[in-house]
Amino acid sequence: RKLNEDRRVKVMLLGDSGVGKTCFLIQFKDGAFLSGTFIATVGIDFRNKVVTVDGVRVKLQIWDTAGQERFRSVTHAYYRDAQALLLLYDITNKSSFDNIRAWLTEINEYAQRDVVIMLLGNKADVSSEREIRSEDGETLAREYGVPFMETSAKTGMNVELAFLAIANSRELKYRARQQAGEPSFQIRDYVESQKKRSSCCSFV
Ligand SMILES: Nc1nc2c(ncn2[C@@H]2O[C@H](COP(=O)(O)OP(=O)(O)OP(=O)(O)O)[C@@H](O)[C@H]2O)c(=O)[nH]1
Repeated sequence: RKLNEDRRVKVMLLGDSGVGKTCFLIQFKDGAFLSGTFIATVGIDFRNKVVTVDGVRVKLQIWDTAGQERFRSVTHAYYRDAQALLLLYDITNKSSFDNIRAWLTEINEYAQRDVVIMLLGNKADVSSEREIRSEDGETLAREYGVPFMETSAKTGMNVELAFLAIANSRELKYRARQQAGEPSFQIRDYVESQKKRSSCCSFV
């Protein structure tokens, strides 16, 4: 396998309207934060960014979805292609946190079975209006067996880290290797080859 061979990962940003998905993506892509104006995403939008992990270029194709209910049927169609999901809530908005379970139910229904999920508590810079404690995010994440971080699309805290964690994830690396056609360990083939080598017919 060539050292700088590309790997592609489709990542989707999910969560209620206003939790900061678009800002999160802009912060990662351009290192900028546009404060004040809130322009709700209509339908779906995407941007690419290449990161390097262990000398391998990983092309992240990031889909920014609309959090508003009326666009759900549009975004459902894209779940199937996503290999990773960043699921955001807003630490200053309790209902966005309470809705995480509903989001996970949707994910369970529409996404690939082996999709990589990370839970993110965004707007961690606004500590004065915090409604959800960091421990509550951790507890929920543990319940579903997904990693968790608090982030800020405004200051950039943990934004790059979240995407790098996805690009680095062992599950996705393993799948990329398999897709590249590297032989994987097949227990059945192994047993068959051992049978052939053995002169004794009682090999189990
Ligand atoms: N203080 C602070 N404000 C944020 C942060 N992230 C987003 N915002 C603000 O929250 C509002 C909503 O941000 P968006 O990124 O547009 O939200 P969204 O999740 O993409 O919303 P939809 O497109 O409707 O799904 C904007 O006014 C942002 O300026 C953050 O980390 N900290």
